[in-house]
Amino acid sequence: MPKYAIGVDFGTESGRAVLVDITNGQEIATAVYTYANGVIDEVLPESNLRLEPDWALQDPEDYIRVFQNAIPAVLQQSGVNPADVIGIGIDFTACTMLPTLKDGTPLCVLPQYRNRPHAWVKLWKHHAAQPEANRLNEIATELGYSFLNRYGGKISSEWFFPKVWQILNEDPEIYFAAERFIEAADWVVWQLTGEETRNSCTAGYKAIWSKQEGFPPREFFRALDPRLENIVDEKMSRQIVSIGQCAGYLTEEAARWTGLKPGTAVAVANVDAHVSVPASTVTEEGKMVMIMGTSICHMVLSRSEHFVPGICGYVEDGIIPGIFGYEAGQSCVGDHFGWFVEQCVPEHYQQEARQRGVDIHALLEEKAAQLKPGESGLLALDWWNGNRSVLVDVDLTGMMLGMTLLTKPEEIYRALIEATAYGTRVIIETFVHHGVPVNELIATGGLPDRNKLLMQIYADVTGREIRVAAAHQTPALGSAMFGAVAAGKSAGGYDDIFEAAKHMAHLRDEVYRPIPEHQQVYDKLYQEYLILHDYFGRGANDVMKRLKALKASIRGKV
Ligand SMILES: Nc1ncnc2c1ncn2[C@@H]1O[C@H](COP(=O)(O)OP(=O)(O)O)[C@@H](O)[C@H]1O
Ligand SMILES: O=C(CO)[C@H](O)[C@H](O)COP(=O)(O)O
Repeated sequence: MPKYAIGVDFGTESGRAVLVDITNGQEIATAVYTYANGVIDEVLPESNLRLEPDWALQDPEDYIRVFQNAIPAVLQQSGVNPADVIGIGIDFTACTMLPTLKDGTPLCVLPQYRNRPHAWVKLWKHHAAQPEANRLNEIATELGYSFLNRYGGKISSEWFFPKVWQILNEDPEIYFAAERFIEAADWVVWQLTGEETRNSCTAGYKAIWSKQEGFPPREFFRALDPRLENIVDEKMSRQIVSIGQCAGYLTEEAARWTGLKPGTAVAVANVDAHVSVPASTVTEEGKMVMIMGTSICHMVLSRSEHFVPGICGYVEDGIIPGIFGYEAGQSCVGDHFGWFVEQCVPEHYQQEARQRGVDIHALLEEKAAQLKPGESGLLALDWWNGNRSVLVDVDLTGMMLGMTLLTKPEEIYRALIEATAYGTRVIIETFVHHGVPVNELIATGGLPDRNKLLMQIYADVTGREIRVAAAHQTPALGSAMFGAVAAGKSAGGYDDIFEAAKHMAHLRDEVYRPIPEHQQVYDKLYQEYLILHDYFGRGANDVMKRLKALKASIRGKV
């Protein structure tokens, strides 16, 4: 009798359940539930209280509704007997976190805290804790804490402790009412199993935890604010469970929500980008998985520990148990092309796309593919949304050099693609230079399906072959794989993620190979890119920051 696992991928706007055949990883049924309250970034539901800029909240009840809607839907679509679903895994955006009582009740569902923004879930892209992140980095540097080295030199405002500290600073009553602070990833697993667990992936990448050193010492938290001294012992947990473990079993209540059997195994929580690595067949060092969409997450495994400046971080057991998982990223990739087609393409191009019944991206791709590398004379810096790796600077902005009166939209479109490819090459070379080998690239996410020219340019610019993961819902497949591992071999699943990846993860036949003539030109253009990258990005000329400051001051005066 075939056995199945369900992976649930909690994204920014929606949650997606995928039911997968354990023998081969085939996706049998998919269902999406769009969060009723979506991203809460303007007003709080019900009270209509206006939020400050840079806030991004969510409603935890939306996550439960994903279980209640998407899982029954995949069971119904597939006709699979719930008794044959042996495991569930989940992945989440991160750091997405919330304050709760000790039984897991979110503070925002309590009537007395319903109109208090800090009681709600803070989504990964809540950026209002930047002052706390800056202060945390200053204090850690002043006091010489070496953990900064694990995070490329800086802790981001998106992460756990800046967010907790913002709650304490701005609404201490919520801070003190919170008996637990927890990643939403771990919270949903808690709702399924009735047991609180904390996973090594979010603890490591987002909450400054390491397998060797644990959390930073109490003195560090006291130096931030004496009231934070015992945060870990009082409101978190030092018991961190490695990904790949079973978190517990489905409760009667969660079984009623989902239509699954009570007692179904539930995997320890995971993160969307990280869970995509084994789902793209990668469980060993030497291969980089690029999750390519709005942004790119660059994930690499290594058997040894290396400090790599400017990356997001590395964590032992963070992606695959027993191995160091490294993460870097570009915060704006598909977004560049989205911006360009929305803001800069002339009407006669739009008209041509409409007449031919093709998407405007496809039209620009077709025209840009006629150009030879270097032919446009253009070179861009891909910083339309700052630079995540390796400069870690949100105040950098975009630039296009070499335009003339003859410059065409497809030339700019191609130059933007090339710029993001140079950005990826900088990341790869930084890894290699610091001892983390990157011999092969595997792509997944929305872009490999959408733009072949882009994939070829990435192969040409990086000088590496690129393979593409077979799955269309790679994070959900990865979560289902961990679900199969949580169930274990005796229940029809797998003993470990290595076995699960062998059977359930696949690559397509499609391979993008560097074209030597293109490589030669791109090598020259990359050298030019590096000059601009360092000149504008490493302090020789801070004109981008001065312009940004001027803009802010002028806008402030209006
Ligand atoms: N044909 C295309 N070529 C390049 N970029 C595209 C194309 N179509 C859409 N995009 C961009 O891809 C991004 C969406 O990628 P996707 O992987 O679906 O999303 P996400 O990263 O949010 O999961 C958007 O930023 C969009 O502008
Ligand atoms: O920080 C991250 C992983 O560490 C992700 O960028 C975040 O989880 C959101 O990703 P996406 O928009 O692709 O779902």
